[in-house]
Amino acid sequence: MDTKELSEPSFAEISPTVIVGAGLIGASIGCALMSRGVKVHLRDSSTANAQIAAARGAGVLERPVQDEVRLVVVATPPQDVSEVVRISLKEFPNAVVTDVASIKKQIEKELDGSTDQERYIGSHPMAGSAHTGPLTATSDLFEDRTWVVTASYGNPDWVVRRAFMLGTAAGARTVTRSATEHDRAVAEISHVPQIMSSLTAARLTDVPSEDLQLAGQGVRDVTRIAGSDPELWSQIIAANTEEIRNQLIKVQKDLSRLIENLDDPRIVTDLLSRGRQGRKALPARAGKSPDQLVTVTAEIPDKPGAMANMFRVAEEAGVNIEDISMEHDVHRNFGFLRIQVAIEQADILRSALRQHWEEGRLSYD
Ligand SMILES: NC(=O)c1ccc[n+]([C@@H]2O[C@H](COP(=O)([O-])OP(=O)(O)OC[C@H]3O[C@@H](n4cnc5c(N)ncnc54)[C@H](O)[C@@H]3O)[C@@H](O)[C@H]2O)c1
Ligand SMILES: O=C(O)C(=O)C[C@]1(C(=O)O)C=C[C@@H](O)C=C1
Repeated sequence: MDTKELSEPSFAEISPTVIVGAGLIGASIGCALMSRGVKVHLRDSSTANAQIAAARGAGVLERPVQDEVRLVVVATPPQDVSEVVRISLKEFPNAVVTDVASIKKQIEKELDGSTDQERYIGSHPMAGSAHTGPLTATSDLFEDRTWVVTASYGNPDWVVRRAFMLGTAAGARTVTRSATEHDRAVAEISHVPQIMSSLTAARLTDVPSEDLQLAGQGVRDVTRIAGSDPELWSQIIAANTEEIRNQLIKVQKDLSRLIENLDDPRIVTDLLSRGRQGRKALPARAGKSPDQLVTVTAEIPDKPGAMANMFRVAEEAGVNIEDISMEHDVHRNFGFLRIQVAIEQADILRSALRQHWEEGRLSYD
């Protein structure tokens, strides 16, 4: 994809941008910025990932002119972030340097005292998936999602403005939090849910395969994010242990009460009711609530390029994929790709797939 004309003059202030780490998040940010006319230069310690990201329209591989770079986005795993930020502050003297890591306090601490630290500002887009790498990167990953900016070190206004502009150019709703507020909140709404999903899925490793055959959608919904990268998540958890432990102790209390009172329907109902209340308390994703989405399920043969073909059919039909998940058929070399799209786009996707998807069966919600 070529860089388009800058659709909003203000985005010129973050063009060119350098993205270091062209995996799922870095490449998705690249695609979003490029689609809004921001010139993006990609870097990755994996040449293959950088090339795939560039081929998906996330940016170019040429080196930028150092002094011209206005923004650097560090999208590496958390463990590498502070070192890459430090190198970037030095290499690009006129740039704001931000990162997108899922934790903020530890990175602030690691960077404390660094030269030019006032040009560093933390970010965290609250969108992602259980997949890693640039293959499933999309320009609309952050559309209508929340983007947290954690201003620190007395960041001057121009630094804060560029960080906000990045979130806006990615299509997100940008908010500010201190690193402490951020890390507490993500322990509650992201890190503990990930651990609970992994705990549930981990139990399944002991379940006999004839019992697994009976699994319906419930267990699949609860364990979707258990498919996430253990290495990435162990780094996230290691950097937020205090907040996560506080939350897990509360879970432990609920669990102990439940185990001790499993024969008392009042206690069981109380927990289930609180669960329902908590679920209802979640704000719907801005713009789209789950009941405005439709799921199309397609059989995908286990062969190179099959998934890419499916995405191409959707892209050529102009359909925005809101979410995807993959299940494998344990008996055949097939997977089931569940694609969520907005209700108003469902018919367009159905008819495009009917015409162009010959590799497997389709079913609809
Ligand atoms: N996955 C999510 O749902 C999600 C959501 C929001 C934020 N994040 C954060 O985004 C960051 C990236 O996560 P991801 O899911 O895109 O992971 P990813 O594995 O898809 O991408 C990371 C990329 O960084 C590259 N890399 C690693 N070390 C590097 C280095 N030192 N220099 C240059 N490149 C390097 C890897 O080769 C890879 O391409 C993490 O800090 C994570 O906490 C993830
Ligand atoms: O949607 C998903 O798959 C995610 O897990 C995304 C999610 C989250 O919402 O918890 C995961 C980690 C990130 O730091 C931000 C977003």
